[in-house]
Amino acid sequence: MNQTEISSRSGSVVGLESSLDDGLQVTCSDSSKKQFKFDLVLRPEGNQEAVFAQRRPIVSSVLDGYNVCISAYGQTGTGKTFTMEGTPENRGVNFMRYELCVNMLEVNNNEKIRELLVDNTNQSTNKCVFFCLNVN
Ligand SMILES: Nc1ncnc2c1ncn2[C@@H]1O[C@H](COP(=O)(O)OP(=O)(O)OP(=O)(O)O)[C@@H](O)[C@H]1O
Repeated sequence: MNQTEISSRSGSVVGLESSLDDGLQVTCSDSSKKQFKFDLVLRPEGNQEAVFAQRRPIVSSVLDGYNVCISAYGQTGTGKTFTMEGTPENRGVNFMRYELCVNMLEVNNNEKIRELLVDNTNQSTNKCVFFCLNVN
């Protein structure tokens, strides 16, 4: 709940079973309760890392050549932007994806090594180029 809801002493209509991570219970206006099942329900105390940990396998499948789309859906003010973007101090899913680091190294006939993506001022001949890809 946000500060306004807390200070006006609003009650939560959503309940989580303490031992399960795939369901929640909603209390209706007539006090009846409805159960809903999902693939996964993250708990309110879960942080940005917990959200990303759940999405990590899908993000990893990009490296296997699959197209991936993560969408955030929900009522206004429920935290879609916070979850995906986060804040500078508390980054969201978009900032926790993999980082690809590419180096291209040239070894010329004087056995000098040059980083091609950094320095491209001097062209040389008889060169061997290495392409390194690091995935973190
Ligand atoms: N998990 C969270 N922890 C702390 N603050 C949060 C969290 N989720 C959302 N908030 C805060 O709640 C407010 C609304 O969140 P946010 O802007 O992400 O909602 P939204 O779903 O993107 O809204 P809209 O659909 O109107 O764009 C923001 O001030 C945000 O910082």
